[in-house]
Amino acid sequence: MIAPSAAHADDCNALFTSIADGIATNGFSIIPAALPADLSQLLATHIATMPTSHFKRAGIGRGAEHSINDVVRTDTISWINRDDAAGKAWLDWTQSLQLFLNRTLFLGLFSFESHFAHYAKGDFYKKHKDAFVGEGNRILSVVVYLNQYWSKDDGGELVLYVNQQSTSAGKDDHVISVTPGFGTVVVFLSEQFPHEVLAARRDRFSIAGWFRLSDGVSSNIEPLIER
Ligand SMILES: O=C(O)CCC(=O)C(=O)O
Ligand SMILES: [Fe+2]
Repeated sequence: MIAPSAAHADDCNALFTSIADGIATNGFSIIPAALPADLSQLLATHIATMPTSHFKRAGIGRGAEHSINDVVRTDTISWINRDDAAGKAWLDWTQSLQLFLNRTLFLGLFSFESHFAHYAKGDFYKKHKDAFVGEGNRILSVVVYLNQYWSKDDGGELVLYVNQQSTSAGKDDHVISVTPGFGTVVVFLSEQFPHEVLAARRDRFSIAGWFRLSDGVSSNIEPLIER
C-alpha cells in the first residue's frame, strides 16, 4: 500500500505532467477539478471566512500608471502570503509546480505572486493580457477556482482567446470558455493569450497568480489592459 503522502506526491506529479504537456503543446492547460481536494477545501474555507475588509478593489497598470478602472475590471483582491495555513499550503503547491516546470520545460521561473479574487454578482474583467512582450516579466499565469456547484447559468466564465496570432481573413478568433468550477486549474503563457472574465451571476471566488523572471522588482504588479 502506498503511504498517503506518497500517493499525494504521485497525484501532483501526474497533474504537473499534464500541465507541462499542455504548455509545451498549446501554450496553455485547462484541467477541471484538478487541484488536490484537501488544498481546494482549505483555500475555499479560508476565502469564505476572510473579512471583506481584506479585499481591495483591483487596479490595472503598474507603478505611476496604476489605477482603478470600473470599465475594465470590478473585482476585489487580497494578495496571498505565508501568514496563514491556507496561504502556506497554496504557496508550497505553486512552488512545487514551479520546480517541476523549470525542470521539465526550462522556463526559468524565478518568483511567484498571487491573490485571492472575489467577483461579486455582475463583476467582470474585460479582455486583457497579463504581460506584454518585452515589457513585463510575467511568464506564466495560473488561475484556480474555488466555487462549489457552479452551473452554466451562473456565468462568470473565463474566456481565453487562443488564436490571436492568426491574421488570415475569415478566420475567427478561437475562444475557449472555462467554467470556474471547484478545483479547476488553468495555466497559460502570460504574453500569448488575451482573456476576459464574463460577469458572474453569483459570488465567484478564485486565485490568480503569475510566475515571473527575476528583475529585482519586489512589489506586486497588477495585470495590464490590452492596448
Ligand atoms: O479569474 C479568472 O478567471 C481570470 C482572472 C484574470 O484574468 C486576472 O486576474 O488577470
Ligand atoms: Fe488576467
